[in-house]
Amino acid sequence: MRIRIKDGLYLTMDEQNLYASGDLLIEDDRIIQVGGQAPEDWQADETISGKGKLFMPGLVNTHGHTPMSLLRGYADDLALQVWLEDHMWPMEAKYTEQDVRYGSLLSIVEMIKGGTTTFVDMYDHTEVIAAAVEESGMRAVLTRGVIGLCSKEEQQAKLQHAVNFAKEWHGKADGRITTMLSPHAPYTCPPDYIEQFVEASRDLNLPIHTHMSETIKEVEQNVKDYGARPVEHLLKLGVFDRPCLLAHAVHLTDEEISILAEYDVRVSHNPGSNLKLASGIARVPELLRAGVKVSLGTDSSASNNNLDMFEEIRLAALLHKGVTYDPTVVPALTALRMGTIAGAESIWLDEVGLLKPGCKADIIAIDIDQPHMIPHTDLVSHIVYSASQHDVTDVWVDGRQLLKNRALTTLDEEQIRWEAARCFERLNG
Ligand SMILES: N[C@@H](CCSC[C@H]1O[C@@H](n2cnc3c(=O)[nH]cnc32)[C@H](O)[C@@H]1O)C(=O)O
Ligand SMILES: [Zn+2]
Repeated sequence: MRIRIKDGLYLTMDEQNLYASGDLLIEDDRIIQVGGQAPEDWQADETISGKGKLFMPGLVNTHGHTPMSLLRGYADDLALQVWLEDHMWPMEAKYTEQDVRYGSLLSIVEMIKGGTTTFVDMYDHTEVIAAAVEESGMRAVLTRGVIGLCSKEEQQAKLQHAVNFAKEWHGKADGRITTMLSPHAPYTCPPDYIEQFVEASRDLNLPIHTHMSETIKEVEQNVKDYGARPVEHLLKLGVFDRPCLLAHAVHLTDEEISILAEYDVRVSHNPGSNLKLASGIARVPELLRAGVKVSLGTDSSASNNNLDMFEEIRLAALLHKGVTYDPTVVPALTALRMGTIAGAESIWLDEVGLLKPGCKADIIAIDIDQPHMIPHTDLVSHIVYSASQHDVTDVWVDGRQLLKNRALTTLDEEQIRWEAARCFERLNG
């Protein structure tokens, strides 16, 4: 299948050539040309007008729990531990596979419509989520999150499930699905159990993804229980000897930042969720200065409460200026990199996150003929400071169009919305 986008404007995220214009050519799952004219003998199966649109790489959401969209607005304005233990976990314990399926699909519908083409998902019933991803055409890094506050037998069963899932689904769905291993957090997994994940991660040659240092309380408890702050604790357990992606990493000392940089640990910054749960504000400028790869995640719709990556990009650009009184920290292009190319790099995907010949055709189109996009002074600035997920008109993943003029091509949105609402009614009943 050959697709030609004609007369488009391209924001490549390749800093050597940030913008291009003219034709963008896609052959099967890959971009083969960005800008200029198509070769004369190049025949397209489909030609699309790019007029009035900006094309850019699809957004990469590096942390979330898709099935939790069923709990959107269910328990707001609470601190993390209360929210988790008294509200989320009891509801999640009631989840059936049907709930996981429709919660996940609801999130996927929202993400496709909002320009996200790749997402990281930590949850259980991961086979159900993988099937939804496969069906939707999206790209995802899936991981069976494991809470180890249970008997040794249950711990082993969960670890085994995580390992089997990771092994079976890595590289599936035409390579659109990859996997990781996830002890949920240092406060929900005992040290010896975390070490078993490290071993499994080595055996399978897969990365580790975990929550870390989201709240001050968690850090203090870690010191009490294990005599070390979370970074030192995970370092001792061997977690950072493996490729590792941390969600949150809000509360860090200078020394901890140096360790993360030294071990090339990646951080998924979730500003919306951190604000809503009053967890604090991550030290992103310092992390970036130290050379840590920082990407962006929404976390779940139960703590956000949407999956709009444009919001996270804007928050990343605004928040750190506000708290440092320095308008030069996290400039617009840096924030946009965090939501695209740095996101892809953070999850070990080297063929997405930018528009370049040879890269995967994960592309979104944005309507730049709206009042809030005029004049076309600086489109990076507009995407970061003015756009929202509602400006996305078209989406391709792996060369396949998943959103066409704001309509989904692979999923039945109306049915999914209806089923998801019914699932919540039953859970809440
Ligand atoms: N139910 C599984 C674990 C699922 S992993 C995903 C878990 O992450 C939890 N979660 C969602 N958001 C956050 C967050 O911000 N911090 C910590 N945990 C979270 C969520 O409630 C869910 O239980 C088991 O029994 O082992
Ligand atoms: Zn989370």
